[in-house]
Amino acid sequence: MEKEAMGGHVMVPLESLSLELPSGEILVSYDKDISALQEEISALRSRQRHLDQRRRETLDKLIDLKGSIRVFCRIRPLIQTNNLKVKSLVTVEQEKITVKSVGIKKEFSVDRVFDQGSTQEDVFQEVKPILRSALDGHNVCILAYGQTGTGKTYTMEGIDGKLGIVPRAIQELFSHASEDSSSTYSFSISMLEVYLGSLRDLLAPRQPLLRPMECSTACNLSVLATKSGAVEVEGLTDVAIPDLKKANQWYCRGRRARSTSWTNVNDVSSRSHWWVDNLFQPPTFTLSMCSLTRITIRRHGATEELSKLWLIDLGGSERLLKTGATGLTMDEGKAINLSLSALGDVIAALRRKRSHVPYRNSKLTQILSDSLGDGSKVLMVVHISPSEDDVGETVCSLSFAKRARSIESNRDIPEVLKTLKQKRLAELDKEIFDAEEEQKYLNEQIRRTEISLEEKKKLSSSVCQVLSDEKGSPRSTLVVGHIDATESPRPTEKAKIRVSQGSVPHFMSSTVCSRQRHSAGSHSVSKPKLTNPVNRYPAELSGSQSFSYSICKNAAKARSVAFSSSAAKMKSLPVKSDHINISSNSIDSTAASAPRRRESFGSRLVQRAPLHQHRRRMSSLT
Ligand SMILES: Nc1ncnc2c1ncn2[C@@H]1O[C@H](COP(=O)(O)OP(=O)(O)OP(=O)(O)O)[C@@H](O)[C@H]1O
Repeated sequence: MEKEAMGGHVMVPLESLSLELPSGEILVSYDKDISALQEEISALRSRQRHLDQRRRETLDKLIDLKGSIRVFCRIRPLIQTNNLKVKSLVTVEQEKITVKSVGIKKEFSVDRVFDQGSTQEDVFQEVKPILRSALDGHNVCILAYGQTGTGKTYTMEGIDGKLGIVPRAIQELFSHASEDSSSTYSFSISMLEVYLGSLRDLLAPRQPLLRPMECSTACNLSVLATKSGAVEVEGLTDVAIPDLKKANQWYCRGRRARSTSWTNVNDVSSRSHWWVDNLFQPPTFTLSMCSLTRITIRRHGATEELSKLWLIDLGGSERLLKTGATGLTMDEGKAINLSLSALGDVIAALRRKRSHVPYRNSKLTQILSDSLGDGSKVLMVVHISPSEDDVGETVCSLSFAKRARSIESNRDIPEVLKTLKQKRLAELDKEIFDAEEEQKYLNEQIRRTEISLEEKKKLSSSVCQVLSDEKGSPRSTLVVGHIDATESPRPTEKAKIRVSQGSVPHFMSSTVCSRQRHSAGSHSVSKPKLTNPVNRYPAELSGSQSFSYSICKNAAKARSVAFSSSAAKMKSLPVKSDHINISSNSIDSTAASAPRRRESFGSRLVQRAPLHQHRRRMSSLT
């Protein structure tokens, strides 16, 4: 063991277990690298799971502290009609709205007010945490409530260039799913409409002969409760959405299938543009149905979780007298009002923590029965008009919001407690942020380690391939090379070979026979001369943990290489001086003339080889 560099030892920066054969060739086992990388990945994943659990618990605390039923209020900008200046009767603070009109001054508290200048992005930022909750396995319900024409559809669907909550939420779900390497998610979408108190499937296969208003039986879906308490709409189309593009396509299709009828309230409804597009005389007004979009989230992680995200544009809440509706439209109006009043009753029962909650009073509340109560998160965005004309409706809508909001008993708390609460919320926010940042870092680490692992595996299998091609020998996990130190001393000086005595692979340990022979002092291993130097190495070798191509190449001419720590083990190696000469790319031509026997020296091989063959090889060393 005589080599010059580094005090007689050639040091090569290998994580892999490497051994010089008596022929001067180097054996590199990637088994150790591969298992080390696998261990590293599993440790990173375990840390990731732990962090995810912590983040979820913190998010739960945060949402519970904020209130599991939150109520926001959004005020639509004033619309000037007939060039008349319309007076705004609403003044706002961050969590308070004051409605002032002749003989009226009423104050309402909500969790957050979005004034007339607030953007779609402002609203969505407040919605985001609750979406994470849906991804974490909670049922979530986001409802837009308010008088016709106050901006429910604008908030939920949005318009071109100003996307609303639904398309943004879908985008957010896919974006989160692609970033989360600890779990995989699958999503599906359903869309339905509550029409005259019945449910209409908006994604059902098209029936050309059936117009929306004529779907009497086809749209009368029933709601079922499973034994576990989950709710299902029988026969409702549920479409798998593998990607964002497909999700948007289905969502647009559902939107187009929505039905409307006309009243004289909504001259500013989002549906008005349809008439302009179709060059018809615009009708006076529309009355919208209650439309529901359901995203079902399946999270496949350590455990399998299923949750529902409901995104609901509730029908216009105006009083029927004001709508001037008659006939069928009047019936629709009544049905919408019934649904909304049933929703109000459910919320009131939840607020009073009643044992009986009247979910069965409408289809709407039946569908939502597993998404409004315990463990669920609800967000209601109440929409109001700032116009004096609408003061009655505005007060009604805000009263409804007040009822919903007081489900949480700790609403009107003293200032000191409010400050403490704000402080705690900020702390929880920071904890979540930190956990998410660390998760991102871990994701990156895992990604890199997986790439290294793949490289190692490829390398190992390509060498195995060469081994078996050359000799039809069994597969091995060894890379075999040769180091010649004379040509390139520099890299070899820097280089370092690490061989861990305690972790030698199975193939390096002595057999009973060899130990007997060894103890009898009947043999010694002398380093044979190099006969078949190999100076090509698998080009795929790369990365800090690999036996890099350049290092191999530079070191390829080393005549004599030693591993002091491996000397004892070498004695028991079943090695012949001239039998290994392998490159993944080609076989060295200089070695071609010499008789070549390629053997593989993997633990698996030793295990597989018949014992007598093994003994014969061992005896050839003595
Ligand atoms: N915050 C807002 N900023 C700008 N425009 C808005 C805003 N809110 C609503 N609008 C506009 O006001 C009009 C009415 O809004 P929208 O149709 O969304 O009301 P709606 O409550 O959904 O009515 P409906 O009950 O008929 O569905 C639309 O033209 C919409 O673009």
